[in-house]
Amino acid sequence: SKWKLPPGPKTRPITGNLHNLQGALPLCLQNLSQKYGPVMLLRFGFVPKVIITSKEAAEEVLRIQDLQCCSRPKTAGFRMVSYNCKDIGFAPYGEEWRTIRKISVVELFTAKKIQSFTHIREEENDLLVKKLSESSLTRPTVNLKKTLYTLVASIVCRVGFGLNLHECEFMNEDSVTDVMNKMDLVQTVPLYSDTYPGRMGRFVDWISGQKKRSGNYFSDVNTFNQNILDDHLKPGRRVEESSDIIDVMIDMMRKQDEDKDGDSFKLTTDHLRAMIGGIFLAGVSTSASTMIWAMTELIRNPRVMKKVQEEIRTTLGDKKERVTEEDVTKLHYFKLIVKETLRLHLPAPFLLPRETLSDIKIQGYDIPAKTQILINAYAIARDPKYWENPDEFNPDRFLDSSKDYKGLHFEFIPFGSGRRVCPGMGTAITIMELGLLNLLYFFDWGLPEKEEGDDIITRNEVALDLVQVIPH
Ligand code: HEM
Repeated sequence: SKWKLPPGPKTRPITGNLHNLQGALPLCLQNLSQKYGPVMLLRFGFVPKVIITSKEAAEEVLRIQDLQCCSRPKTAGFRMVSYNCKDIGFAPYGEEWRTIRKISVVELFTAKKIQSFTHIREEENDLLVKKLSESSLTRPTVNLKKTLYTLVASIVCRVGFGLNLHECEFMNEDSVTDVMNKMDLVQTVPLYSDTYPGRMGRFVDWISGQKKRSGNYFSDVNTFNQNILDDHLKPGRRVEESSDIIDVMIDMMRKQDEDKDGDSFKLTTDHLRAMIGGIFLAGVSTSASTMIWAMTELIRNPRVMKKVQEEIRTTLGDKKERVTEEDVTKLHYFKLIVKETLRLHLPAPFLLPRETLSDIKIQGYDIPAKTQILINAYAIARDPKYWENPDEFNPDRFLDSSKDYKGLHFEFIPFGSGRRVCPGMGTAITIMELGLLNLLYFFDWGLPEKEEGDDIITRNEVALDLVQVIPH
């Protein structure tokens, strides 16, 4: 054929390359790319996907071919949580995406807005320190995973929806982790229709009960989104003093109803539900899991833990009753901990999936329209071509380096790049830095029972459920 398609492993009838995919997907695709190259074509069942595993090819997709790629989910789970592509992450390019992205940036993510939420982040952290100090008097271990999910969820809910989790009627600290898990499950339940689109796949999903299962998870997520929306729609709600992004969208929706121009894009209640779910989904587990990984790596690497705690306690002195965001600005090595954690443990290892709108060329290969593109940012951030001892947790590598995560160094793109770059980057960094600073300033950390030869990384989830906390 006249097409020069990217190389890839041999396919089998019907299953395509599914037999090549074993173990964790980012790692497995990284291994395959060593044989087939940085632009690789695989078939997941009937669905062809191009996998990108070099910084040059990633730059080409994200910067040069950006206009030709839109971000639309092929999976039923993504479609469900985004109310059929009504959220910022999955809305197709055009007026709809531009409108909701602009609202979110203006209402949540400008530097001025981030600054105006400082008191919320500091108050929630003070509460965290108080609770940990109290609990450490009676119980030396803490469920750090739950603690950090609660911290981030409390901040995101207050900033995003004006909702105080500690006083809320329909939500509390326990149920928030449950909603988070359900959001993850909706997207990860394997559905046959994702690899075998069409009637046959949908029939197998129905007969196997998978469709019902993912629907049940989504029903809980939808209840959460709806409760927050109802709270904002209550008659008599006073928004003059403290309106949030949902109030602003409701206001826009009401005004557009009066607008007679029938052609322009209109916000619907699904956009509101999708915005609520989207902010929660994009904001909470990403930041919380990065903090959990940072603590995991620090506990695994006592040299780094000692170095960073020394910097913090020497710079800030050891008599402080509370630490603030102002204190974060005085630290240098501490910030590299977050950077190195984001390099090694990207919460979104493939960024958001892209789909080509027209036939394009990447690194000289032809990619047909409507092909899904996955950028394996995880593999790129561990490629020995760009990083020395890439699998080692070593924040010192950034000491004399200008590389950062803002989307200009394509070997390090945990927040993506280009026009779909994560708008919550500034918010996420402030949440994670202040949270970690509090944990490291006020407490010393270790594993409760260390079994010989036990590698904490292999039991990350379990290890950080129970971490020993000793007030400093
Ligand atoms: C460690 C924390 C975080 C990481 C690593 C992260 C990473 C990402 C990535 C990789 C994308 C897709 C970018 C692309 O495909 O080019 C994204 C999109 C997004 N993120 Fe984040 N994120 C984090 C925290 C947050 C927070 C705290 C919020 C909001 C409170 C947020 C809101 C969003 C939204 C709304 C999008 C969709 C943007 C669009 O498609 O236009 N993120 N994030």
